[in-house]
Amino acid sequence: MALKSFIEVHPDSHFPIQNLPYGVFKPQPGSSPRPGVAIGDYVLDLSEIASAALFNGPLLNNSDCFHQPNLNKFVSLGRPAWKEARATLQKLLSATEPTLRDNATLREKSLVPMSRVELLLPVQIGDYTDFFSSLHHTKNCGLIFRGPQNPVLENWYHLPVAYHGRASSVVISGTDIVRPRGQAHPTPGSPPYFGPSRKLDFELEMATIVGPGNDLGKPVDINNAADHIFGVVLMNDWSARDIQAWEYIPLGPFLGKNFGTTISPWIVTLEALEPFACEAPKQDPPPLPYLTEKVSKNYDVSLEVHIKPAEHEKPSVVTRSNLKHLYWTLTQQLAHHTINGCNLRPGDLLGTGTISGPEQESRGCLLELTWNGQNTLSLNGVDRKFLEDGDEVTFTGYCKGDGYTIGFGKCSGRIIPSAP
Ligand SMILES: O=C(O)/C=C/C(=O)CC(=O)CC(=O)O
Ligand SMILES: [Ca+2]
Ligand SMILES: [Mg+2]
Repeated sequence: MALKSFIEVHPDSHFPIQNLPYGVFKPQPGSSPRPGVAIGDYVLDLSEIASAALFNGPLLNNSDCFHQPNLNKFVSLGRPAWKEARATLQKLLSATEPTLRDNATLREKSLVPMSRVELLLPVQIGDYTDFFSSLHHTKNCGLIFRGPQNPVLENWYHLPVAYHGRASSVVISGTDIVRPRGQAHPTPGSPPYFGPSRKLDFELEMATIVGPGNDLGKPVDINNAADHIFGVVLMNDWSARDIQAWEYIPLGPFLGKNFGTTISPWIVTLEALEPFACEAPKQDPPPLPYLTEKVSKNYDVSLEVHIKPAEHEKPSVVTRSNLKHLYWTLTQQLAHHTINGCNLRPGDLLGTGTISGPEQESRGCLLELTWNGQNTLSLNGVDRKFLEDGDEVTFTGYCKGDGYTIGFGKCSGRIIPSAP
């Protein structure tokens, strides 16, 4: 029989006992941030569970990792500690275990309705990198930005291409995004202009949260890379296409991308995703030995993007994709990032790159969906080429299990007008 919690969880809820994603929250506006896990419509306060001495396994019984304002310390402990925490929490929340179920005082202290809490960034992000790992997205961007001659450059099939993003502007879901201003150069031969971006876009991505890091000069072996991945979140790499197209040669994305990046609040662990592992796409040509894994896997995570214009009550779906379309795997991305000796640190954020699927309806950004504004998308009667002020963009992601759903919650942000 499937594992069940004493807490009522709707079958469509993203947060059954099989999930238990980690986040950081404030139970009340004045209280200090602390780690929690999502269970149904509640957040379980891990600082209270630790104070009650219920993390009683050998690795966590004396740890202060749940008395921290972020999850960096916990994620740095590595897989044995994560497994111990998950076993403790699944037992504590199960329908047959009386410890928490029958202790009204502890329940009152430790279970907070999710509707009441403020969710914060789950980790302090030291560094943020963004990959470029969907072949469909790469082909489409190549056609749009560089033309039909050679849309996918030769290096792409041999290494997971990436750029260093900016950690300071990574924000939690629900944070408004100010339309960036910058230079653009729409007409070749005439001078550039300066102003609010006219081609503001979202990018549908997920991102790895790094667990234990590696020492400077000591690369992570591809076959151990999964031990450095704590879990995964949804990520929106907001992109100003007009600024990007003018500035990016030859050093890559800069001000067209670093004005804001939104992540979802709940980190879904690789343990919870394991039942949804699937074979990664076949790589041809085969990668070099340092990128060749014994088992090459992706995860079957359904993804959706919704846009709600200010004047609409309800959002419209604009794309449906899936993490399983990614060409380079999360573990290949991580191993490649360290192969030159670069050190990753706990809490680092590694974006997957835009996750476009093979169909037109599974394209992961407006640049592709409207072909750089040549076509128009109809959102229930309202036309869009790029994002307008007041638009709210929401990503969701989930895996459908037998009688339960492992979900990522929401990653959303609303565009507000740029400064005058
Ligand atoms: O092809 C380009 O020049 C640029 C592509 C992107 O903007 C994509 C990027 O940020 C990486 C990704 O999300 O896949
Ligand atoms: Ca991106
Ligand atoms: Mg960005």
